Amino acid sequence: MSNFSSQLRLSSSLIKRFKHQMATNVSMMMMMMTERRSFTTVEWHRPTIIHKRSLDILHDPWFNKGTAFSTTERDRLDLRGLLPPTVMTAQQQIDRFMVDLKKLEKNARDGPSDPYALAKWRILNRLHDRNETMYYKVLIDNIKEYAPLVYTPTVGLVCQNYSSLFRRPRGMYFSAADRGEMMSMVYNWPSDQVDMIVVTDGSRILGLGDLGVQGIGIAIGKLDLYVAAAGINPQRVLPVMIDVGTNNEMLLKHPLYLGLQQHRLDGEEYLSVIDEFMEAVFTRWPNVIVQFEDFQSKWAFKLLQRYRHTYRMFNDDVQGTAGVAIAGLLGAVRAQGKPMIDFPKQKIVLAGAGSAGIGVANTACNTMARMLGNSESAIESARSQFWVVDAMGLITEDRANIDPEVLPFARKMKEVGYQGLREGASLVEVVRQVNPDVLLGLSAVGSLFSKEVLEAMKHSTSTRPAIFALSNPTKNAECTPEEAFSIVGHHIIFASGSPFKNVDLGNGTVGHCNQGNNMYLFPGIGLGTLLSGSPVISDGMLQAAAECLATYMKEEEVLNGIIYPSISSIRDITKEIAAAVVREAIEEDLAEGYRDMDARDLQKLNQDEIVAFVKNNMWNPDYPTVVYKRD
Ligand SMILES: NC(=O)C1=CN([C@@H]2O[C@H](COP(=O)(O)OP(=O)(O)OC[C@H]3O[C@@H](n4cnc5c(N)ncnc54)[C@H](O)[C@@H]3O)[C@@H](O)[C@H]2O)C=CC1
Ligand SMILES: CC(=O)C(=O)O
Ligand SMILES: [Mg+2]
Repeated sequence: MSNFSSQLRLSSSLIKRFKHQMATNVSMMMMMMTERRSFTTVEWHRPTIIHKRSLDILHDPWFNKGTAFSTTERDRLDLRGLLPPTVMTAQQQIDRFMVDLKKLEKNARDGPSDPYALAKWRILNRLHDRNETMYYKVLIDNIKEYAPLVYTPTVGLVCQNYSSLFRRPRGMYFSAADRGEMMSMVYNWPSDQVDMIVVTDGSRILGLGDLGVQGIGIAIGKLDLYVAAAGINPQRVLPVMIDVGTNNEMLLKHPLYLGLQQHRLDGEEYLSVIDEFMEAVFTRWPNVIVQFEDFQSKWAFKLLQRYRHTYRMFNDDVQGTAGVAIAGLLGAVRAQGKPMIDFPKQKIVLAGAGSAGIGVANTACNTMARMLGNSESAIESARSQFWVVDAMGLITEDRANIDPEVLPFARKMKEVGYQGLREGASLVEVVRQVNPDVLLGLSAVGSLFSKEVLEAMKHSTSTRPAIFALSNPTKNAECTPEEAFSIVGHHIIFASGSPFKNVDLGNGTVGHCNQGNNMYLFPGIGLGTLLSGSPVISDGMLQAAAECLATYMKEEEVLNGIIYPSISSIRDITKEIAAAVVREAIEEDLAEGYRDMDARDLQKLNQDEIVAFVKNNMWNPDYPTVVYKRD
């Protein structure tokens, strides 16, 4: 025993001596290294050992480097695709932060407008980063106040400033540099179930043009509405940015831009990136629904045709906007005290022949044609109710290089001559000659409905002319409600894409400003498709959604000029629209069921039971009970 304890003492003194020796050696080595360092520029850093990968690292403020993670680190740590593609230096990160901070400080002195909205957005965004349940509870309970922050108009400002606002990643980035990698990188997303993806390539964000990678803000904003309005579980939504470059010269030159600093891919190269993305997401999540958002018209129609018969997808700007516009146009007919079946008599001047404008023209024309019996002559007659004006004026058959989607709406030269018009006639000329019932703007040009144009609308043949200034965000609206009510008259029906306040017309009367925005449809289209289990989104399902919105408003509201519901009731209207979509999918024999509710169970549900089924499957922002369980 004593022998053992003396051995122990000996060994402990040996260990002490060894430790001392080691400490001396290490300090000598350190001194040598420090000296050596003063002669060389080599820095030695011990690596930080971490036991996490992927989003867990980005969400851990101790280890997160954000955009400064190098390409090799991104590969080693499963971060590829979880950050915008450009690797920034630490100094660039600080520069971005300072630009943003200084701008806020400067602008705050100039009055409460954009910077005030951005400051509020930031506060909400930080809450979104910290606690999703609370964030969505705040959003749902105050949707009227906060939708304009998370959605249009502030989301436009957020996208414009995204490279300086970016702090924590949200969603995924698939870039042209990821070609060949998408099928594996899609597994970097931590959730095994994704119900809704909103994807953009940033090429036409609202009416703000090409914002490149910064367009991810619109996908995030749309998905906020999916959660708030449709009750899609926030853990099952995925905003996606496909960065194929940008043609925005300002961003291409900007040192702090977070996206690929190259011109946009085009043609087959572009298509191959989008194809690869679609294959990757549908391989990992076969039941996901993909909403295409804010793709420039050039690709919006082509991609819709390419994918709509094989994937669960739709284009919100083409199809969602069309449904909302139809509901509004039918409301404008009802507001005149006429039955909806009178719709084919409406003369419509449409300013804007892009994805939104032509989407509306097609659907409105099909609705008219159906009401007229769907024959060849019905289609011809329906088309003749539209005058489409773009940046080059009235579109006629004489137009050179006309897009195939626009061609059906080109006015015949014979008619044009008879109406005192010509190829390229200006908007004001067209309104003066046509005296339309409806003037609809999807041009992205703020103040396009000038005093002259609105003066001309005074001669509309309608008892309640409709003026729809649907471009977003607020600054791009074709006119304000004040301008429309004061110039055209108090009897008009007015709608805008972004929210405006109602107008006080004096003597206790109010000029109602409706918000004509696809937000009233897309959440219900997505939810209805999800719950029906339909493998595609058919024209009939979209039509059912639009009809549901059109009939949601009561007669007395419509006669008072209120043609869209208040955003406060968006959860209720979304539930009804989703139920209409489910019903239509069942009728078209497309419904394959959802979870325990298989196709045959769905077939047995009556109207009320479908609504209850939808309601029961909407996520609510209530804290769940959390229980810890060891691996
Ligand atoms: N309220 C809503 O729910 C929605 C609104 N929008 C808005 O619609 C606008 C257009 O969107 P897209 O069609 O996708 O854009 P786009 O860029 O594809 O089309 C714009 C069209 O406006 C035309 N245009 C330009 N200047 C004009 C002028 N001076 N007079 C007449 N036409 C003119 C262009 O030639 C083009 O045909 C955007 O501001 C967008 O925010 C889009 C979707 C939904
Ligand atoms: C509302 C919308 O989708 C847009 O302005 O593009
Ligand atoms: Mg859009």
